[in-house]
Amino acid sequence: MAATLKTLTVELGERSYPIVIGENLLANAAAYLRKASVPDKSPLMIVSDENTAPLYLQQLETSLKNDGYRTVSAVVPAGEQSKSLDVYNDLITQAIEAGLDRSSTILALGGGVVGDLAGFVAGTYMRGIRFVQVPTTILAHDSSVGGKVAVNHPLAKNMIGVFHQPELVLYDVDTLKSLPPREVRAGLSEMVKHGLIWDKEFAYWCRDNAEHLLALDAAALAHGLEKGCGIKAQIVSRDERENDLRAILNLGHTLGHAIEAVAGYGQFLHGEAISVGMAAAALLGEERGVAGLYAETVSMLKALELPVTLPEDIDSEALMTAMQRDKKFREGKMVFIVPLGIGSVEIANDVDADTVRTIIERLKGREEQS
Ligand SMILES: NC(=O)c1ccc[n+]([C@@H]2O[C@H](COP(=O)([O-])OP(=O)(O)OC[C@H]3O[C@@H](n4cnc5c(N)ncnc54)[C@H](O)[C@@H]3O)[C@@H](O)[C@H]2O)c1
Ligand SMILES: O=C(O)C(=O)C[C@@H](O)[C@H](O)[C@H](O)COP(=O)(O)O
Ligand SMILES: [Zn+2]
Repeated sequence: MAATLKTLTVELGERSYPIVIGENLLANAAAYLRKASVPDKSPLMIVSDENTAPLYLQQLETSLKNDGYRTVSAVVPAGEQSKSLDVYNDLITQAIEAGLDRSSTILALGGGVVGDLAGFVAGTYMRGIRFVQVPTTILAHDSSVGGKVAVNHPLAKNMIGVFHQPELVLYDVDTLKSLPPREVRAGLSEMVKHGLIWDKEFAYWCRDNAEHLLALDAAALAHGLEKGCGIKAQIVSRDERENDLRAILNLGHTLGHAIEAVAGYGQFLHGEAISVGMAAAALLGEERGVAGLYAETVSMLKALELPVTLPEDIDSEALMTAMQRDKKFREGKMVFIVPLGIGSVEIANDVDADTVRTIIERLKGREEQS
């Protein structure tokens, strides 16, 4: 039997959808798809990657086939490099060859890479078909919610994409048990981010429960994922297309995305790059008058065993150029999400380039800042 721990809702009027978090959900996936009115007359395409497919694809396929769904499966190479136009094109080819039509649904079984990629296929194939997120990483508590789907350009992260909301997020927490430790840590980066931008108590809870989270303690994980998904859902419900408020979910991302692109996709995991970006944002907050912010933020990131420094040899000017390609960059100004304290942030477009350069140098090869 499936054990639903929690069902949350992303409130978007007639496009509202549930986030079901629980145990043993993959084996019962068909029932949740039926509840979400996913049609069964046209083929469904399950997209997964070379790590998730051997672990979980068969379970999902079996549940769907036993309930009368016809499925085809596409498996992409694991890792950030699959968020590319080449892999996107391969998936579109497979969708055409498999006869997917406008009543078809794409299921993204995997982490944020598969979710963003398969979601972008779903959002553009025949100008948009249904999709369902089946996240299998901790990080994907963030990526599976909110409908931002995209692939990368070699010069800038997530540069080619659309907003396309899923019909359902089916989050089987049993899958998280097979995550490598580095991926666990990277996922916790986005979890503590949700606390840092919105909920002081949750940010401190992440720090104080770091040991349990890192050990994949079931109760700690369930709480962290529910809180993280809940915060994300609230923000997306208020500002689906990032006209304003949603930009706060980008804490650490102006620099973080630049790090990913400049270092080469996959060198830094997304969560790792965002952790360094959040350390940078804390330094910015201190520059703007919030005493003690950096030490407090770094204590949280370090408790979760996340990186807070830049490699000394990363090209600072390449980072500056990459930050000017950020999607928040407007009218000649970089935009940073800057903490006002733990649990609250502002969207700032008045940070001058020299301040950013100084912060980059401070983060290079430094373990601690005073
Ligand atoms: N759309 C959004 O709102 C949003 C939000 C945050 C991040 N993202 C994107 O998400 C991506 C990062 O996602 P991610 O960290 O999940 O990376 P990922 O999808 O690459 O997964 C991490 C690694 O873990 C493996 N894996 C996945 N599930 C597993 C499991 N249960 N057991 C064992 N191995 C497993 C994968 O094969 C991969 O090697 C980035 O591209 C980032 O830009 C998007
Ligand atoms: O959902 C959002 O909005 C976010 O910013 C969440 C981020 O964690 C995520 O990495 C997102 O993909 C970044 O979006 P982008 O618009 O900066 O590419
Ligand atoms: Zn992110």
